[in-house]
Amino acid sequence: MTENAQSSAGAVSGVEIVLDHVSKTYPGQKTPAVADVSMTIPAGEIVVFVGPSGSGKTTTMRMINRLIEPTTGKITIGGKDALSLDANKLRQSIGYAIQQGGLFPHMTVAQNIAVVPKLLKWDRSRITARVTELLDLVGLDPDQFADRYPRQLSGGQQQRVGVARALAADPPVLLMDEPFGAVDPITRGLLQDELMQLQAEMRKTIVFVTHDFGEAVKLGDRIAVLGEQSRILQYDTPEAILANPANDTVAGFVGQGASLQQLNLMRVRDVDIEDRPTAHEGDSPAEFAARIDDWGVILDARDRPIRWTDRAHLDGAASLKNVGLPLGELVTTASTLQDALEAILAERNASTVVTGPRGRYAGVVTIETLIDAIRAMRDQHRGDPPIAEAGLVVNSTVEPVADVDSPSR
Ligand SMILES: Nc1ncnc2c1ncn2[C@@H]1O[C@H](COP(=O)(O)OP(=O)(O)OP(=O)(O)O)[C@@H](O)[C@H]1O
Repeated sequence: MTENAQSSAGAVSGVEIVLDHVSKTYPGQKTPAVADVSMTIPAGEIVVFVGPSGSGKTTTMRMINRLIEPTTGKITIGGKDALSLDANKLRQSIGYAIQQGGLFPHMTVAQNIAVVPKLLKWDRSRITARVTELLDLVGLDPDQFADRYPRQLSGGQQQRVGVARALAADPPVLLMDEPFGAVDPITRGLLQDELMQLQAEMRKTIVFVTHDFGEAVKLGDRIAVLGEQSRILQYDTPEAILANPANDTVAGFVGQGASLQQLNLMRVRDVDIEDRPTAHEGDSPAEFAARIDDWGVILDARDRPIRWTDRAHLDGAASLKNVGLPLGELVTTASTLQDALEAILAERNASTVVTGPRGRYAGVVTIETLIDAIRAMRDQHRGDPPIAEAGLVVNSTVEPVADVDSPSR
């Protein structure tokens, strides 16, 4: 996460996780699936495990909540020895989200979210209030979604419910195993943005597994590139890994998109977000027109942007209810500059509207701002060795890692 993001962030609620010489050999296997992994996952950070299929990412992650018991080694969570705790209690204190949400099909959305609070014997009114709060937090209208069944939701909505369920009892640690692996790239980008947005407030410790290096760069405060048997090939910030891959195998993961990944490192909140006049649908069109130079944004009752409008649209309008035009693709303050650039290009506009927590209007980012940021980034990296010299180009000696970039298994 950038310095800027840190300064606008909430207090850390996560705790440190330490893996100390942890190994796992599955019954009947001769070689370990995970061999002697030691790493410290700092409190309040997102650490992404990335590596080829079968490298042991899931096994390593599941040993943290003891869905898989380590064969040897020690794990501490917030200073407590995880292996000496009651495994059920431990799991209730760790959020867990998986691909496609992993929802129980016979339970409603509300019942799915309430699973852990119920196990913890919260009273009914507290559970109902928490379910409503969480649905709101993950961008689903509680009135509309609480009583639906998972099959009545889109893939992206299921993933959101999966995240809400993982957050239900406000655990300090979240384990996320390819939680956005089964949705289309646009929804995936949105879900990633929302997770970043949530994390800026929550500052939990999140361990995130993915095959997708771009996703790792976008989400990770740190990335652990894992090789066979979960051997840690490199464990560092995305910036450091992009600039200096530890060896050819890591360079293979980073791939040829390395220079473009730089755009994935900067966030919309790191650049100048400009303001535009705003009004709610119940406000006076004439009064709004008087405040508009170029164009303005109409907000709904929850301050979420719904349409844009200029003075010509407002001329003679009786109300702001139906005037203006839809906004098209929006970005959030947590979106990357790459996302913002894509949104602007997709809409063929000179700017795109930015939303903050819970989809509230935050301002606009313009193409000029993006171009300035890209120039500054280029100037900053002018002294760096060319990409090829830095070893960022996949060369023929690198083992093929065919599925590393595929969005799902
Ligand atoms: N229950 C099991 N019994 C035996 N071997 C297993 C079991 N689960 C996983 N393995 C093996 O352990 C190794 C690591 O698997 P794991 O699922 O942790 O890898 P991964 O990196 O998460 O892979 P993917 O990205 O494909 O999910 C693989 O060789 C796998 O076949």
